[in-house]
Amino acid sequence: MPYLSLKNVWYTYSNGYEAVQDINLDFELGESVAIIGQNGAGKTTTVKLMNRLLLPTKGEVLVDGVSTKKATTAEISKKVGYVFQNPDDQIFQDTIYKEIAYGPKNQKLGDSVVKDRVAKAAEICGLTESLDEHPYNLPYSKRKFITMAAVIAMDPHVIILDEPTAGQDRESTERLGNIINYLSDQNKTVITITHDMEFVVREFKRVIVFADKQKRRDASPMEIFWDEKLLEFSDLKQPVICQLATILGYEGVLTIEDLLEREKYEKYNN
Ligand SMILES: Nc1ncnc2c1ncn2[C@@H]1O[C@H](COP(=O)(O)OP(=O)(O)OP(=O)(O)O)[C@@H](O)[C@H]1O
Repeated sequence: MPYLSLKNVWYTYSNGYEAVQDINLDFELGESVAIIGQNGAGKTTTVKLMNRLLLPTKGEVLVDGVSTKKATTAEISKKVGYVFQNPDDQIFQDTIYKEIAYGPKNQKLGDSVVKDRVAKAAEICGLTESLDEHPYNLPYSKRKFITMAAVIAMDPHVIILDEPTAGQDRESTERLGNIINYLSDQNKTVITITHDMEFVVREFKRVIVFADKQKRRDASPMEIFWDEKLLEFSDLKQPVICQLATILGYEGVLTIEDLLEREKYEKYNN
């Protein structure tokens, strides 16, 4: 049985706007999955349905076999953690330590466990030296890591990252990749919304495409980024390396290594 399932899920906001239609998705423990799609396609609405920030208007979301309609937010947040798109929607404590410790403390864990959780989460997120600082002493891009650490410290099975790559430099994007790998090694399910297609190719084996309120495809990066019709329909761009391969007359290329291999092959055979 999948750990997290969305079954024929629809969601309409209170102003009557229908944001997602008939979403079906299954996630196993240990999977890392990217969700991509244009602004307004329904990605954030969908992930908020996964941790009970929203309840489906129609259909059902099952976490560990239990419908989010039958569980409390506290029960679900132990299992599914959501890192907000905007860290300032999440941060509310006056030191980074307190911000990260809040979740584990709320779970009534002992002091030493809380300390260990904070230390580990801070280390992974590059915050060890900043624990006594006020969160707003760090720039926006770094505040995103504070909110990630706060969710990681709660040790949920599923961690949702909503646009963690937005505004991050190369070093921080690499750190993000390391965080995702670390979480996968811990058998966590990581679901990441991103607009960075290069990041998707580097870090994920499964990609879900949203367009116009619906899931349009759920497949490998190779299948997604060489599906011209899908990309056009969803208003998405191929990663730069695929665009370069197209100019050179190749298909089925995703990485620089693929491209070099293809070039070598062509030279050898001509
Ligand atoms: N609270 C709300 N009330 C009414 N409509 C909303 C609300 N929140 C989002 N919407 C609308 O629902 C649609 C889907 O929004 P959603 O944030 O899920 O899209 P998204 O794919 O995550 O986009 P982005 O990449 O811009 O974050 C958008 O048209 C948005 O304006």
